[in-house]
Amino acid sequence: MDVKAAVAFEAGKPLTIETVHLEGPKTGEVLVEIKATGVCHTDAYTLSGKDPEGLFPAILGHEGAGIVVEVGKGVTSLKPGDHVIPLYIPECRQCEYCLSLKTNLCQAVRATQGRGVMPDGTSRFSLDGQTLYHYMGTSTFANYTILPEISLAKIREDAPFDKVCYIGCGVTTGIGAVINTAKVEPGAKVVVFGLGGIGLNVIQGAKLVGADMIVGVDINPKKRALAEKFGMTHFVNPQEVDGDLVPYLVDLTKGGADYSFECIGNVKLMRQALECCHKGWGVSTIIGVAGAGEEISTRPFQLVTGRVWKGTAFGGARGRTDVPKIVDWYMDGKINIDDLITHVMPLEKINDAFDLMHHGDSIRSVITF
Ligand SMILES: NC(=O)C1=CN([C@@H]2O[C@H](COP(=O)(O)OP(=O)(O)OC[C@H]3O[C@@H](n4cnc5c(N)ncnc54)[C@H](O)[C@@H]3O)[C@@H](O)[C@H]2O)C=CC1
Ligand SMILES: N[C@@H](CCC(=O)N[C@@H](CSC=O)C(=O)NCC(=O)O)C(=O)O
Ligand SMILES: [Zn+2]
Ligand SMILES: [Zn+2]
Repeated sequence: MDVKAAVAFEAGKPLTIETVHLEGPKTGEVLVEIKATGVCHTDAYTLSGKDPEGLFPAILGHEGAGIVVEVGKGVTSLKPGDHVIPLYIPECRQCEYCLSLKTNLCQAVRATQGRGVMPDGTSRFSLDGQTLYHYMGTSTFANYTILPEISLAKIREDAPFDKVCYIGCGVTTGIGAVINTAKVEPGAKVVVFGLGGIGLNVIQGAKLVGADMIVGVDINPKKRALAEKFGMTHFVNPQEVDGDLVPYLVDLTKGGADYSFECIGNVKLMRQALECCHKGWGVSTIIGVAGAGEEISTRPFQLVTGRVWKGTAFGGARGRTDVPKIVDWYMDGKINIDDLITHVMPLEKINDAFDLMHHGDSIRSVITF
């Protein structure tokens, strides 16, 4: 079938709207009509050329929501008409990783997903006979896409696509990092580096679990008001701090953060996030994705003296199990998504979403089809 897609032909170039060919679902696959998709910084990261797994030409996008149109042979858990959220980390419930119950990093399709193809090693997308790669197993910058059955979370039908698509990455990553990965407890002092689409959800999660002090660190003062609305108690602009940021944060938190989160993807800030943690117990969680070849460093003494460095992908969430619950939280008014969606636009305007992000003028832009 013909579908409308924003194609990334080359790193560093704007996306182009094209009519591309999409083959039907094969065994174990599902055809989904995408109704809405968020634009996450990770899409910009891959488009920039900094992603070692970045492939071109590709159809990016990984924060979608839509409706099942057709299922391939052997698909049993979904049927046409089901409402779904695509998962860039699937949940097969059978692999060693799923069965370990120690991680959400299901590996059932990870190898082929990283090579931009479906589990059988081929792509469903093409343009004039040229293969277009899938991205993160989701490719939600198209009005129809194909996914493995295990990469879809079935959600309730009354949930609005243009809001819950954000649960496909940013909401779940931020709130999940707090609850599943760091396991922040009531009364904690939390420092959040980066008040964008992920960091504000970390703040939302920290408030939800009852943190006492939530410090937000960002160089963009425009992020302050919304962060305060979501529960930030103190704002720090590193450009206005006299001297080093780390001792400043340690003083502010009276000894260091119980928990810190890096939500930017900057290895220097990852170090600061670790080092502003409390001696003996502070836990720093890396969420931001750093470019190819970049490395983190600190004095080992930081770890010897009890600080812990962690990382999280998709907030540690097991998608098929946890995503429907987070949709319920939204529908029950327990979490706020609406205020974080600052821009809504059609696919034709998708490059504006990247511009808004790069200029620090949006939290989340959502594309509706
Ligand atoms: N681990 C995971 O599963 C996930 C990771 N990510 C990653 O999380 C990061 C954040 O993503 P978004 O929130 O969507 O990005 P965003 O662009 O919305 O937010 C980034 C924020 O960092 C701030 N910032 C930039 N440089 C700074 C500096 N030097 N000091 C202080 N603040 C600074 C910006 O002003 C902005 O508010 C990205 O690296 C993204 O790839 C995103 C989703 C899932
Ligand atoms: N491809 C990159 C790594 C990108 C990355 O870390 N992705 C996160 C999700 S970011 C979402 O917005 C993730 O889930 N990682 C786990 C995984 O298995 O990819 C690289 O190679 O550095
Ligand atoms: Zn994302
Ligand atoms: Zn698995």
